[in-house]
Amino acid sequence: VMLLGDSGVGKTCFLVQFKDGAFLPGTFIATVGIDFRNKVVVVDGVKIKLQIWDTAGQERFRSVTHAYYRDAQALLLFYDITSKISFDNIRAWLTEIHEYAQKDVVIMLLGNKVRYNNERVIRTEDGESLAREYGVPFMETSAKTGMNVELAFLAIAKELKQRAVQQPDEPRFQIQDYIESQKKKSSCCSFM
Ligand SMILES: Nc1nc2c(ncn2[C@@H]2O[C@H](COP(=O)(O)OP(=O)(O)OP(=O)(O)O)[C@@H](O)[C@H]2O)c(=O)[nH]1
Repeated sequence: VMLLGDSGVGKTCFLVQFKDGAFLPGTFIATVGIDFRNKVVVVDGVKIKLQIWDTAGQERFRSVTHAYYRDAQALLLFYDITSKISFDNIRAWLTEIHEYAQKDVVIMLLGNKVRYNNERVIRTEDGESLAREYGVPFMETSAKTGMNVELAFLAIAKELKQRAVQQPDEPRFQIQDYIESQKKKSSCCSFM
């Protein structure tokens, strides 16, 4: 799984939150090149090892990260809901993805930094409509609070597992439906 998106959208924090359950506020240290972490998740009783590649968003590292696209089975593409430019750049990221990644790669669009509501400049509907336009699943997340962080990786793991065991006559797994059902579950139980 590769994490992509502009510098500063929160990719490294998202991975640290998933791996260690922590958010370390403070100075922003941009990723140099590329880095990876492994984490095992359990989907329907099956263990799946995710190898997650955290890329540098800065333009000067693009040639390094392009080399890794081809081997990726899934891409988490991030923008920051407080940054219009990071949202506008999503189209350019998708063009790069179509150029360098495998055709059947799983792509998920994520709008990160949700709790920054005062500073929000990209509405949820804008993210949803861009995702619909490109036919990719979408959700908003927070690497700070952990909102939807695990769900993003679980949905990816479930999609990859389903693809591996899919029978031709079976209905296809719908990743966006899964996301919506899991979001409902967590909101219904969060105050219990
Ligand atoms: N409030 C808030 N801040 C966040 C969140 N995620 C990341 N940040 C902050 O955003 C800044 C950038 O986060 P990083 O995770 O380093 O960004 P990145 O996308 O990995 O950046 P590059 O490595 O340059 O590509 C840091 O100062 C984080 O503290 C979030 O969900 N909420």
